[in-house]
Amino acid sequence: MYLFIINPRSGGGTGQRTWRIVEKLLKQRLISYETLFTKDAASAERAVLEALARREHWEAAVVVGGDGTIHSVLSALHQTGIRLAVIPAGSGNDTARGFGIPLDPETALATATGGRWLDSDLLSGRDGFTLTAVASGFDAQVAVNVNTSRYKRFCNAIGAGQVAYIIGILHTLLTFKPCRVNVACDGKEHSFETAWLVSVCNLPGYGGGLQICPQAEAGDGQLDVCVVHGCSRGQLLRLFPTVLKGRHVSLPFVTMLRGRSVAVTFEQPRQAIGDGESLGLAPLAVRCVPGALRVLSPQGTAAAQRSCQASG
Ligand SMILES: Nc1ncnc2c1ncn2[C@@H]1O[C@H](COP(=O)(O)OP(=O)(O)OP(=O)(O)O)[C@@H](O)[C@H]1O
Repeated sequence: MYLFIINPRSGGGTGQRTWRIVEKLLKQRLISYETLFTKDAASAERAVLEALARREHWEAAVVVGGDGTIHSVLSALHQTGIRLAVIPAGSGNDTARGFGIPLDPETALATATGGRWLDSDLLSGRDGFTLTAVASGFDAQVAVNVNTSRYKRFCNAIGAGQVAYIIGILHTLLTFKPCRVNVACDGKEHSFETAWLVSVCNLPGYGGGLQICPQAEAGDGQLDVCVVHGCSRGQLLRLFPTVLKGRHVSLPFVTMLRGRSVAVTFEQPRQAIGDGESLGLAPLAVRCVPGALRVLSPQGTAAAQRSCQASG
């Protein structure tokens, strides 16, 4: 039995459309499932725990939604040990990209029911768990500005959601000022005078495919950190295209770190986001919880594949 957790609003309505496709496929293929339509992030954890408690064995909890919807159920899945599967229906879908889960609903469903998984680490902090990355500074401010803007609604209404982020980057560039930050990585202190952003990653990318920490691996028991500091506004703007392929890591104003626990303290109040959702203001203290969540993925390990074959 699969529990489908559906956020119809994700991706500006893609959740609802994707669910219609998936429901048809489930019926055609005689796959047993139950559904849970979640209303908001605040009530999702409890609703998922209640739904999971109704049955002893679940094959997986399958989220039809984006990164924010997945974020809202991480604690429930960690507590119960139920595997996470994803049918991508958000705007960014960085969780799906990071685990190699196809963006097309039919192939994603094949992955959800295919039985290959990998044990992923989670980031644990003051506000609970995050799966992809905790970002603070400039890019978190872009996300906050876009989400509270009038232009986002307008861009979504005309089907140009990505344009809202381009406007958001330009708008934030005009107003944001870099400041001093201290980054403690496994207790070792690093200080940067004029820092734009600090990203702590479990998966390589966020923001719809930006490879901010291209070396990050979900199950390596480590967090990868990217600090952008000491550059001009023009250099920051020119950095964005290089992040698409992860080529920014060799630039002189980019420092990459790695560790199991990371604390980030800015001199000025700075926004933070986890899986694209607001975490309020930094400071941040996050640690890696190794192997905390099973994720159904075509990248599943050989051990997981063998164990599936043995049980199937
Ligand atoms: N479990 C949930 N059920 C309903 N609404 C939720 C849930 N979790 C979060 N939300 C709200 O729905 C919004 C959109 O969901 P989600 O983040 O999944 O999609 P998206 O923002 O379109 O895509 P992505 O995060 O992949 O860019 C979130 O920003 C949040 O406000």
